[in-house]
Amino acid sequence: MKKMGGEWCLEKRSDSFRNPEQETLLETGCLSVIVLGASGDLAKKKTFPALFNLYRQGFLPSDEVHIFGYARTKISDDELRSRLHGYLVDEKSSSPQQSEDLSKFLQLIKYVSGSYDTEEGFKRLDEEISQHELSKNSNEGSSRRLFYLALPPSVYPSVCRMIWNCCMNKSDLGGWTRIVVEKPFGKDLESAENLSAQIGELFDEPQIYRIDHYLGKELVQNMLVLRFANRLFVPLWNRDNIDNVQIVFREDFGTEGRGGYFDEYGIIRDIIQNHLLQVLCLIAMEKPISLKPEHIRDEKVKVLQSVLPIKDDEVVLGQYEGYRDDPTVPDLSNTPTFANMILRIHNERWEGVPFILKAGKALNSRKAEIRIQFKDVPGDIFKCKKQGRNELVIRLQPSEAIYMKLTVKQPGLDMSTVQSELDLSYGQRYQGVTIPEAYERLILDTIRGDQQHFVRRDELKAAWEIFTPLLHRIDDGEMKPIPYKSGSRGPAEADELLAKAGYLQTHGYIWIPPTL
Ligand SMILES: NC(=O)C1=CN([C@@H]2O[C@H](COP(=O)(O)OP(=O)(O)OC[C@H]3O[C@@H](n4cnc5c(N)ncnc54)[C@H](OP(=O)(O)O)[C@@H]3O)[C@@H](O)[C@H]2O)C=CC1
Ligand SMILES: O=C1O[C@H](COP(=O)(O)O)[C@@H](O)[C@H](O)[C@H]1O
Repeated sequence: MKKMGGEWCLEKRSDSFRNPEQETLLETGCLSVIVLGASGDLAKKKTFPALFNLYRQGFLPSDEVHIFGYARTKISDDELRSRLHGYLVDEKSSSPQQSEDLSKFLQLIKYVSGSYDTEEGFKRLDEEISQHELSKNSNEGSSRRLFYLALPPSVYPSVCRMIWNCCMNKSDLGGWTRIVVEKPFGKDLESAENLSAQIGELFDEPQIYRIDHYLGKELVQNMLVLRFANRLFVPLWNRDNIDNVQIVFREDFGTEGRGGYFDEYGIIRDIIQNHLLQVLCLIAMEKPISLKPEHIRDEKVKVLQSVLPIKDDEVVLGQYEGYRDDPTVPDLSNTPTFANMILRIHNERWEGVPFILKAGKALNSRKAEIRIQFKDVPGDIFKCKKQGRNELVIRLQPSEAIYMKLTVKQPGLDMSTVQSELDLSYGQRYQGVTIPEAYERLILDTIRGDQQHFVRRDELKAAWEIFTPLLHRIDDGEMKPIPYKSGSRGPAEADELLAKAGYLQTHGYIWIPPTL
């Protein structure tokens, strides 16, 4: 950042620190992005909007790119385009430039209808893609085919088989075929391993992108930089200085409209086993030997393999009152919509430090954050007036921020202490900088062939190993969720667990994000 004419601007100090190998892999040639499940919720809310944003920024040039929607629903190209329209721009406030971009973008989209388990539809899809590749003179270059499976995981095996049978890239001048698969990837260790084995028979690991959109969030991507590019944190980041770590996800709405899906999975499979665990890895991992995706993912696997079995008395489950009113949720559902648990990492750096993972739906706020609470100062001379511990808070959303709670002298004539903070609030510090959507970043990574922010097969296996015993106990009804009021903080037992884990709340302190 530097100041130019009174404005703070981003100064490009050096080249991107993205995986160095990628710089040599910038590819051109025809690119086909195929969204399977194009009629669905994820496709309209996330996948197509992310593609549109990439298009607007010039990452999907219209002379190279074509986008295909595929699903069973029988609709025309224009019907798909008009279904997507309202999700791509805010019709009330869109500028003439945005409207023009939108109509050009929509013209890049074609729709093919077909089933997920017979070749007929996929052969037609292949013909459409090939026609487009020919029209773009792809035979002069290499053609690239990216299949995004915005589909329920139950159809992944048959869809992968159909892609492999009918739709692989045929260019003999290079190019590639890649598939992006969404979570939940399996329901437990066994089902995930089965799914991995089925897909693994057809595609090699470098072709498979297991997406976890939390890995695309700005402040999650910042974790490695924060930890390994700041001398300040290097010596402090361990059991000698850190008392406890919290990773929290809260939503202030329930499972509206997704009750049927959610009830099969529950909050642990929906949020904790993937999103929060990925964040935990980035906080706890050792420094990788380089930024190459495999070096980073090797370190994440080591953390996961060091997590001890979760103890039942270190888990609190909850279910919000009213959850079962959804007609798609069984009357006697035992599915947790809230969970708080302690994970313990058995290694030299983290022995004895509780990692408290909390996620809940229908709570009193929408927030995702990391709280790293430091130990008390030894030999503290301010005991009688002590205000609180140092805490590093990384607010993933909303209002991205990093702030460090510090004890300082209360300004004034009195000699007393008060809890304050060093605050890096992005909205204030990076005015005018647009933070990209997670999906936007991750789709671009798949096109660039950068797997750093995607989950590797052994990582996934290690993640399921941690949670499967607990999940089976819940599925068997051996552990019951405690009812909590919608709009509350969740069950009171969760706060008791937090206190038991050693988290000390600073009473009277509230962080107020700075206003512009
Ligand atoms: N929605 C979201 O916010 C998020 C979703 N995900 C994941 O993304 C994937 C897609 O999610 P989402 O779009 O919500 O799902 P949808 O239920 O909307 O399904 C997507 C499409 O798949 C087809 N489909 C639905 N059910 C079946 C079925 N039983 N068998 C075959 N095809 C089916 C339908 O298309 P048609 O009938 O036209 O073929 C549907 O339009 C899932 O794995 C989900 O877990 C992950 C994060 C967030
Ligand atoms: O993966 C999922 O994430 C969303 C929350 O995503 P966010 O980016 O808005 O934090 C959650 O609502 C959904 O249940 C889950 O499947």
